[in-house]
Amino acid sequence: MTEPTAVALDGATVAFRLADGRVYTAVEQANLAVDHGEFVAIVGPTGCGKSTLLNVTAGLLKPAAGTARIFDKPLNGLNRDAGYLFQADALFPWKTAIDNVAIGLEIRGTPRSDALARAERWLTSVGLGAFAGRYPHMLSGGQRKRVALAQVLIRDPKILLMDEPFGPLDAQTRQIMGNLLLELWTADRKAVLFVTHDLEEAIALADRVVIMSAGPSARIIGDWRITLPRPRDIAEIRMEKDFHALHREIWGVLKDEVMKGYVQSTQAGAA
Ligand SMILES: Nc1ncnc2c1ncn2[C@@H]1O[C@H](COP(=O)(O)OP(=O)(O)OP(=O)(O)O)[C@@H](O)[C@H]1O
Repeated sequence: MTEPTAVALDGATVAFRLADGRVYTAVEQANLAVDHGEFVAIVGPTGCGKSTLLNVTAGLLKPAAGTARIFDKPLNGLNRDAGYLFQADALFPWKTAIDNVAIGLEIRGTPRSDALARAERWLTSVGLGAFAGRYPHMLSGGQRKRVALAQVLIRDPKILLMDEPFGPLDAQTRQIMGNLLLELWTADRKAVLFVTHDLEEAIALADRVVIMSAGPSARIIGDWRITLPRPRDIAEIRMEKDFHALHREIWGVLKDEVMKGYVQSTQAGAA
Protein backbone atom coordinates (compact mmCIF):
# COMPACT_ATOMS: atom_id res chain seq x y z
CA MET A 1 0.00 0.00 0.00
CA THR A 2 1.35 3.45 -0.85
CA GLU A 3 1.71 6.01 1.93
CA PRO A 4 -0.68 8.96 1.72
CA THR A 5 0.84 12.28 0.71
CA ALA A 6 2.19 13.98 3.85
CA VAL A 7 1.30 17.53 2.82
CA ALA A 8 -1.06 18.52 0.02
CA LEU A 9 -1.92 22.15 -0.61
CA ASP A 10 -4.45 22.49 -3.36
CA GLY A 11 -5.17 25.94 -4.76
CA ALA A 12 -4.23 27.54 -1.43
CA THR A 13 -4.75 31.30 -1.44
CA VAL A 14 -3.83 33.30 1.64
CA ALA A 15 -4.96 36.87 2.23
CA PHE A 16 -4.41 39.26 5.14
CA ARG A 17 -6.60 42.16 6.17
CA LEU A 18 -4.35 45.16 6.68
CA ALA A 19 -4.81 47.81 9.38
CA ASP A 20 -6.27 50.25 6.81
CA GLY A 21 -8.93 47.71 5.82
CA ARG A 22 -7.36 46.64 2.50
CA VAL A 23 -6.93 42.97 1.78
CA TYR A 24 -3.45 41.85 0.80
CA THR A 25 -3.29 38.57 -1.09
CA ALA A 26 0.07 37.12 -0.15
CA VAL A 27 -0.13 33.73 -1.87
CA GLU A 28 -2.42 32.74 -4.70
CA GLN A 29 -3.47 29.26 -5.82
CA ALA A 30 -0.52 27.36 -4.41
CA ASN A 31 -0.39 23.67 -5.26
CA LEU A 32 2.24 21.77 -3.35
CA ALA A 33 2.60 18.12 -2.43
CA VAL A 34 5.22 16.63 -0.15
CA ASP A 35 5.42 12.86 -0.06
CA HIS A 36 6.06 10.80 3.01
CA GLY A 37 9.84 10.86 3.58
CA GLU A 38 10.45 13.54 0.97
CA PHE A 39 12.63 16.62 1.55
CA VAL A 40 11.21 19.67 -0.22
CA ALA A 41 12.80 23.13 -0.08
CA ILE A 42 10.87 26.32 -0.85
CA VAL A 43 12.91 29.20 -2.20
CA GLY A 44 11.67 32.62 -3.18
CA PRO A 45 12.33 36.33 -2.97
CA THR A 46 12.05 38.16 0.30
CA GLY A 47 8.47 38.65 1.46
CA CYS A 48 6.97 36.38 -1.21
CA GLY A 49 5.05 34.17 1.18
CA LYS A 50 7.32 31.28 2.07
CA SER A 51 6.57 31.50 5.80
CA THR A 52 2.92 32.02 4.98
CA LEU A 53 2.82 28.67 3.15
CA LEU A 54 4.62 26.99 6.02
CA ASN A 55 2.13 28.51 8.48
CA VAL A 56 -0.74 27.14 6.43
CA THR A 57 0.86 23.70 6.62
CA ALA A 58 1.34 24.10 10.37
CA GLY A 59 -2.35 24.95 10.72
CA LEU A 60 -1.51 28.42 12.07
CA LEU A 61 -3.17 30.12 9.07
CA LYS A 62 -6.29 29.09 7.24
CA PRO A 63 -6.33 29.60 3.48
CA ALA A 64 -9.02 31.96 2.19
CA ALA A 65 -9.50 29.56 -0.72
CA GLY A 66 -8.23 26.09 -1.50
CA THR A 67 -7.43 23.26 0.87
CA ALA A 68 -4.65 21.89 3.02
CA ARG A 69 -4.59 18.13 3.60
CA ILE A 70 -2.21 16.28 5.89
CA PHE A 71 -1.86 12.54 5.27
CA ASP A 72 -5.04 12.74 3.22
CA LYS A 73 -7.13 14.40 5.92
CA PRO A 74 -8.32 18.01 5.80
CA LEU A 75 -6.30 20.14 8.19
CA ASN A 76 -8.49 21.75 10.82
CA GLY A 77 -6.65 23.63 13.53
CA LEU A 78 -3.05 22.87 14.45
CA ASN A 79 -1.16 20.25 12.50
CA ARG A 80 -0.38 17.75 15.25
CA ASP A 81 1.76 15.63 12.92
CA ALA A 82 4.25 18.45 12.43
CA GLY A 83 7.23 19.77 14.35
CA TYR A 84 8.19 23.38 13.65
CA LEU A 85 11.69 24.85 13.73
CA PHE A 86 11.94 28.61 13.31
CA GLN A 87 14.81 30.94 12.60
CA ALA A 88 14.58 32.38 16.12
CA ASP A 89 15.46 30.21 19.10
CA ALA A 90 12.48 28.77 20.88
CA LEU A 91 14.47 27.64 23.91
CA PHE A 92 13.45 28.49 27.46
CA PRO A 93 16.34 30.57 28.87
CA TRP A 94 15.72 29.36 32.40
CA LYS A 95 15.95 25.67 31.49
CA THR A 96 19.09 23.65 30.87
CA ALA A 97 19.71 22.04 27.47
CA ILE A 98 18.42 18.67 28.69
CA ASP A 99 15.31 20.21 30.25
CA ASN A 100 14.66 22.17 27.06
CA VAL A 101 14.67 18.91 25.11
CA ALA A 102 12.72 16.90 27.70
CA ILE A 103 9.95 19.50 27.87
CA GLY A 104 8.71 18.38 24.45
CA LEU A 105 7.74 15.06 26.02
CA GLU A 106 6.82 16.31 29.49
CA ILE A 107 4.05 18.53 28.17
CA ARG A 108 2.55 15.41 26.63
CA GLY A 109 2.53 13.70 30.00
CA THR A 110 5.65 11.52 29.69
CA PRO A 111 7.05 10.87 33.20
CA ARG A 112 10.03 13.13 33.90
CA SER A 113 12.55 10.30 34.34
CA ASP A 114 11.65 8.81 30.92
CA ALA A 115 11.65 12.23 29.29
CA LEU A 116 15.11 12.98 30.70
CA ALA A 117 16.54 9.63 29.57
CA ARG A 118 15.28 10.19 26.03
CA ALA A 119 16.41 13.81 26.03
CA GLU A 120 19.90 12.65 26.96
CA ARG A 121 19.93 10.30 23.96
CA TRP A 122 18.74 13.07 21.65
CA LEU A 123 21.35 15.50 22.95
CA THR A 124 23.98 12.85 22.19
CA SER A 125 22.55 12.40 18.66
CA VAL A 126 22.99 16.08 17.97
CA GLY A 127 26.53 16.02 19.42
CA LEU A 128 25.75 17.78 22.69
CA GLY A 129 25.93 14.94 25.18
CA ALA A 130 28.50 16.87 27.20
CA PHE A 131 26.40 20.05 27.36
CA ALA A 132 23.23 18.75 28.99
CA GLY A 133 23.56 20.97 32.06
CA ARG A 134 24.20 24.23 30.23
CA TYR A 135 21.65 27.00 29.96
CA PRO A 136 20.98 28.50 26.50
CA HIS A 137 23.09 31.60 27.20
CA MET A 138 26.06 29.30 27.82
CA LEU A 139 25.77 27.76 24.35
CA SER A 140 26.87 29.05 20.92
CA GLY A 141 24.28 29.85 18.24
CA GLY A 142 25.01 26.54 16.52
CA GLN A 143 24.73 24.60 19.79
CA ARG A 144 21.39 26.28 20.55
CA LYS A 145 20.17 25.20 17.11
CA ARG A 146 21.17 21.63 17.90
CA VAL A 147 19.18 21.77 21.15
CA ALA A 148 16.21 23.20 19.24
CA LEU A 149 16.48 20.39 16.67
CA ALA A 150 16.55 17.78 19.44
CA GLN A 151 13.58 19.51 21.11
CA VAL A 152 11.53 19.07 17.94
CA LEU A 153 12.74 15.58 16.98
CA ILE A 154 12.22 14.02 20.41
CA ARG A 155 8.47 14.31 19.75
CA ASP A 156 8.94 12.22 16.61
CA PRO A 157 6.80 14.35 14.30
CA LYS A 158 5.96 12.78 10.95
CA ILE A 159 6.48 16.14 9.24
CA LEU A 160 9.23 18.67 9.89
CA LEU A 161 8.49 22.30 9.03
CA MET A 162 11.63 24.41 8.99
CA ASP A 163 11.60 28.17 8.43
CA GLU A 164 15.12 29.42 7.65
CA PRO A 165 16.26 27.34 10.63
CA PHE A 166 19.95 28.01 10.09
CA GLY A 167 19.49 31.61 9.00
CA PRO A 168 21.34 33.35 11.83
CA LEU A 169 24.35 31.01 11.76
CA ASP A 170 27.70 31.61 10.09
CA ALA A 171 28.41 29.81 6.80
CA GLN A 172 30.49 26.98 8.28
CA THR A 173 28.05 26.27 11.08
CA ARG A 174 25.19 26.27 8.55
CA GLN A 175 26.96 23.54 6.61
CA ILE A 176 27.61 21.50 9.73
CA MET A 177 23.95 21.84 10.73
CA GLY A 178 22.84 20.93 7.20
CA ASN A 179 24.88 17.74 7.30
CA LEU A 180 23.57 16.91 10.77
CA LEU A 181 20.02 17.42 9.55
CA LEU A 182 20.61 15.14 6.54
CA GLU A 183 22.15 12.48 8.78
CA LEU A 184 19.17 12.51 11.14
CA TRP A 185 16.69 12.63 8.25
CA THR A 186 18.36 9.68 6.51
CA ALA A 187 18.09 7.59 9.67
CA ASP A 188 14.35 8.21 9.97
CA ARG A 189 12.87 9.77 6.88
CA LYS A 190 10.28 12.35 7.69
CA ALA A 191 8.55 14.61 5.25
CA VAL A 192 10.44 17.91 5.39
CA LEU A 193 9.32 21.31 4.17
CA PHE A 194 12.33 23.60 4.43
CA VAL A 195 12.10 27.33 3.73
CA THR A 196 15.26 29.14 2.75
CA HIS A 197 16.29 32.14 0.69
CA ASP A 198 19.54 30.33 -0.12
CA LEU A 199 19.23 28.42 -3.39
CA GLU A 200 22.53 26.59 -2.88
CA GLU A 201 21.43 25.33 0.52
CA ALA A 202 18.10 24.21 -0.99
CA ILE A 203 19.73 22.23 -3.81
CA ALA A 204 22.31 20.69 -1.50
CA LEU A 205 19.69 19.44 0.97
CA ALA A 206 16.51 18.66 -0.88
CA ASP A 207 14.87 16.07 -3.11
CA ARG A 208 12.85 18.84 -4.72
CA VAL A 209 13.26 22.61 -4.91
CA VAL A 210 10.11 24.67 -5.31
CA ILE A 211 10.38 28.28 -6.46
CA MET A 212 7.89 31.04 -5.62
CA SER A 213 7.35 34.24 -7.53
CA ALA A 214 7.53 37.67 -5.92
CA GLY A 215 4.33 38.86 -4.21
CA PRO A 216 1.69 40.08 -3.99
CA SER A 217 -0.30 37.06 -5.10
CA ALA A 218 2.85 34.96 -5.14
CA ARG A 219 2.60 31.68 -7.00
CA ILE A 220 4.65 28.55 -7.23
CA ILE A 221 6.43 28.96 -10.55
CA GLY A 222 8.87 26.08 -10.64
CA ASP A 223 9.46 22.65 -9.17
CA TRP A 224 12.77 20.86 -9.76
CA ARG A 225 13.63 17.30 -8.81
CA ILE A 226 17.15 17.19 -7.39
CA THR A 227 18.61 13.90 -8.44
CA LEU A 228 22.06 14.44 -6.93
CA PRO A 229 23.22 11.23 -5.24
CA ARG A 230 22.87 10.63 -1.51
CA PRO A 231 24.40 10.50 1.02
CA ARG A 232 25.50 14.07 0.41
CA ASP A 233 28.04 16.26 2.07
CA ILE A 234 26.48 19.64 1.57
CA ALA A 235 29.81 21.44 1.30
CA GLU A 236 31.28 19.00 -1.21
CA ILE A 237 28.19 18.56 -3.34
CA ARG A 238 28.39 22.25 -4.25
CA MET A 239 31.54 21.55 -6.21
CA GLU A 240 29.90 18.96 -8.50
CA LYS A 241 29.19 19.72 -12.15
CA ASP A 242 25.56 18.55 -11.87
CA PHE A 243 25.05 20.89 -8.92
CA HIS A 244 26.25 23.86 -10.98
CA ALA A 245 24.00 22.91 -13.89
CA LEU A 246 20.96 22.74 -11.61
CA HIS A 247 21.89 25.98 -9.91
CA ARG A 248 22.23 27.78 -13.23
CA GLU A 249 18.89 26.47 -14.46
CA ILE A 250 16.92 27.34 -11.31
CA TRP A 251 18.63 30.68 -10.78
CA GLY A 252 17.63 31.57 -14.35
CA VAL A 253 14.01 31.49 -13.16
CA LEU A 254 14.55 32.87 -9.67
CA LYS A 255 16.70 35.93 -10.37
CA ASP A 256 13.97 38.10 -11.97
CA GLU A 257 11.66 37.32 -9.06
CA VAL A 258 14.35 38.24 -6.55
CA MET A 259 14.70 41.67 -8.18
CA LYS A 260 10.89 42.15 -8.28
CA GLY A 261 10.66 41.07 -4.62
CA TYR A 262 13.33 43.55 -3.62
CA VAL A 263 11.59 46.43 -5.39
CA GLN A 264 8.24 45.39 -3.93
CA SER A 265 9.65 45.22 -0.41
CA THR A 266 10.88 48.81 -0.65
CA GLN A 267 7.64 50.33 -1.95
CA ALA A 268 5.28 52.21 0.33
CA GLY A 269 1.88 50.56 0.44
CA ALA A 270 3.29 47.05 0.18
CA ALA A 271 2.18 44.83 3.02
N1 LIG B 1 -0.27 38.92 9.52
C1 LIG B 1 0.01 39.59 8.40
N2 LIG B 1 -0.70 40.70 8.08
C2 LIG B 1 -0.45 41.38 6.94
N3 LIG B 1 0.48 41.02 6.03
C3 LIG B 1 1.22 39.93 6.31
C4 LIG B 1 1.03 39.16 7.49
N4 LIG B 1 1.90 38.14 7.49
C5 LIG B 1 2.62 38.26 6.35
N5 LIG B 1 2.21 39.32 5.65
C6 LIG B 1 2.71 39.78 4.35
O1 LIG B 1 2.61 38.68 3.44
C7 LIG B 1 3.75 38.62 2.61
C8 LIG B 1 4.42 37.27 2.75
O2 LIG B 1 5.05 37.21 4.04
P1 LIG B 1 5.97 35.95 4.46
O3 LIG B 1 6.49 36.22 5.82
O4 LIG B 1 5.22 34.71 4.23
O5 LIG B 1 7.14 36.06 3.37
P2 LIG B 1 8.52 35.28 3.31
O6 LIG B 1 8.69 34.85 1.89
O7 LIG B 1 8.59 34.22 4.34
O8 LIG B 1 9.53 36.47 3.66
P3 LIG B 1 11.08 36.49 4.12
O9 LIG B 1 11.85 35.77 3.06
O10 LIG B 1 11.43 37.95 4.13
O11 LIG B 1 11.14 35.84 5.45
C9 LIG B 1 4.63 39.80 2.99
O12 LIG B 1 4.39 40.85 2.09
C10 LIG B 1 4.19 40.15 4.39
O13 LIG B 1 4.39 41.52 4.64
